[in-house]
Amino acid sequence: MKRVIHFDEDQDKGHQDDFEFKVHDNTKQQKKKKKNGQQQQKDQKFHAANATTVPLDRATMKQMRKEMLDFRQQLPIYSGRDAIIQSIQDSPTVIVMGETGSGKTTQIPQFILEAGMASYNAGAIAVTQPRRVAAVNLAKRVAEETFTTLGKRVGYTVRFDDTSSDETLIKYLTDGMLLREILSDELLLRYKVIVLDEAHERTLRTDMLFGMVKKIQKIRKEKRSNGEDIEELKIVVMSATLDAEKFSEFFDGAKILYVSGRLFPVDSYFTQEPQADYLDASLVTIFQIHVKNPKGDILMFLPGQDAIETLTTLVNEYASQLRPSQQRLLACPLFAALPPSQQQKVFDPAPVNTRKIILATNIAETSITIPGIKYVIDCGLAKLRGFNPKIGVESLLLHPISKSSAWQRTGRAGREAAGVCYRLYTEDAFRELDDDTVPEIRRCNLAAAVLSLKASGIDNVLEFDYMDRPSRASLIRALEELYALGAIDDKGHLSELGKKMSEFPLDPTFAKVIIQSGEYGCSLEVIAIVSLLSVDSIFFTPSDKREQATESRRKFIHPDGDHLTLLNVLKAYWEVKGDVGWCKEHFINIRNVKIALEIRDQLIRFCERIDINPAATCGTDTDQVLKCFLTGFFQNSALLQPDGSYKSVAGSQTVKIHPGSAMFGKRVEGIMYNELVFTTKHYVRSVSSIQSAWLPAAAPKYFNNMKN
Ligand SMILES: Nc1ncnc2c1ncn2[C@@H]1O[C@H](COP(=O)(O)OP(=O)(O)OP(=O)(O)O)[C@@H](O)[C@H]1O
Repeated sequence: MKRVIHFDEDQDKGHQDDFEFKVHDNTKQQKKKKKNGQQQQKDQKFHAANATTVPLDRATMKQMRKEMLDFRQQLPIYSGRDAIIQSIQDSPTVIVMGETGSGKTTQIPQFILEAGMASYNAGAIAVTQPRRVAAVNLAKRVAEETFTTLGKRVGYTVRFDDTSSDETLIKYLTDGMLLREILSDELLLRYKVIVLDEAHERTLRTDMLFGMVKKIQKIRKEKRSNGEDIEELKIVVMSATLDAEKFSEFFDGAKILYVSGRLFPVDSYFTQEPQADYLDASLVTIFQIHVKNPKGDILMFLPGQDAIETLTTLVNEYASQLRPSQQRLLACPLFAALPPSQQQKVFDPAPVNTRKIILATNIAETSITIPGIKYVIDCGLAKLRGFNPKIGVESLLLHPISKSSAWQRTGRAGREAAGVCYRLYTEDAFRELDDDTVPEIRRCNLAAAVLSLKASGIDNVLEFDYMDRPSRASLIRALEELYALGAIDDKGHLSELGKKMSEFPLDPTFAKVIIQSGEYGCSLEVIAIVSLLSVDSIFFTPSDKREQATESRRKFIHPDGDHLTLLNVLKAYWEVKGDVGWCKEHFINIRNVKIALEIRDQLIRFCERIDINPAATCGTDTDQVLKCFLTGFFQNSALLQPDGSYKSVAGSQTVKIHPGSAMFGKRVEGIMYNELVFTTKHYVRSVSSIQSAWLPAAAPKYFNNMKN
């Protein structure tokens, strides 16, 4: 290895000292560390025993239960158990702040259940998670800890996958699924306790839930005081940041509980010098760990799928050159667009004599415990969504992470044994980081959120109780967009179409396109294209074979643009039955095509549920497909100008076609695009050719208004 990265140890040892620990004495924890190590081994034995299909005798079961209880009792949160239960019993809302890995997410729901606060009569416990992978794995873990079958007492609900039943008393679910449940159970009567976990992440949906559950709690209280037979709703907000006061203030001065300590220590190291190329620095650090450090898997945080795929290839190349006497290295990617079955693979133990390296986006940043992880490498960057409401431009740009994200990343180690975190930035750079990431509600397009608020009966979205109020401009923009789509009427009330759109698990524009495909008789084509657009890219372009890749792709190009080009690729893929060699030869990203096909299956099932025939096809009349897309994306259309540029119909902005588009360099009467993004310039992507005469029919209300 020629290049070496030098690391310095973290001087302030993370944020542990910044906490004011009240419930638990951290020193006791340190004494227990040794015992914990022994317990850990026992716990692993438990996993192995639990996996067997041979029925276990009573004595073994009793022993396993005892070992599990011992493990639970060593978690830092356990000594605060009584105080936590008491506080939840006494107060309508409680805020729990605690270190990563202290046991908040797995234990508090069990404490509540054990204390008899939730039951079939009183209502269940919902625990929200910003990410599906966390919801699924937490439910699995808690089912294991309670020795119950997943889906019975403990279950989960995530989009397109519901493993819960009427018997479920602890349900882990994504924040989006709880929002969806409000549509059919407006006072969330199914639940006695709502636990809003990872509150510090401030996802758009969790922020919406803050206001909604607060309102629901108030209504239930009023109904109770009017003598109605209705349970009080308890709210528990859990977080690992320092800003507990803000949550407390929002929830009318709710009580704050601080939980001290973590299970095992994690040493953090910073680079001595800033790193110019984070990919190169990541690779060197992986090699350094693999060659020099004792056994233990690695979790590497990267900003996006591209970086993960590049690094996976490089790690695999390196791994293939290892001598037979050396420990093997297995790269496992983890990002949101991967199918759940592949995401789940990162939780499998590494094969014998192999070190697993998980290359993940911030999907792995909070909540999850990945067994075997001893080392974390944090590149210090994340791709963050941004939105400019004035011009309607979305952006996805690389940003330095916040301190709170850095601590979360560090906290993925030290959960089963002591760990190490290598930060690929200097300590000075760390000090410069913002404390928290700007809440999503302040930086993204709010059309979907506003639609969901309206569908939940919150009509005045401008006055909704937001923890951080979004700008008026972005709310107005969202209302205008929904009105133009026909989702709300001129009084701002939800229309029939809007109601249907809100039930669809897609962005409002795509939901509208799919609903309209029934009328245009092209659902088969539209569902396929929407699925293909939902993944990053179905093409791959190796940097050393750019020209070859572009050339081989040419045969799929449809003269009318990217939407029908995608369809051509899928048809060709089906003709060769997804042959791997063919995909390689044509530079098709087979993994992403498979992900798209899974999404397609789910959308087909969804269409069937709302009486849209998913097999309706327009055959060769492909204009129907483009006209149908235009019913959702009419605001994303632009007309050719005499100077050869394209000017957007809404906003008269000059837009440039991205060089990766099939329409790049072409002059046609008009174009429609799915995305207007700012990367290095303002570009439009996923572009197709349209005729200006199609516009009025695609959105009569909108274009009539423009004329007037
Ligand atoms: N799937 C799992 N396999 C093995 N151990 C687990 C698993 N999930 C949790 N644990 C153990 O339980 C401990 C507590 O996990 P839990 O998720 O409840 O902590 P937390 O305080 O919610 O952490 P975070 O804030 O990071 O989500 C972990 O530190 C780990 O030791």
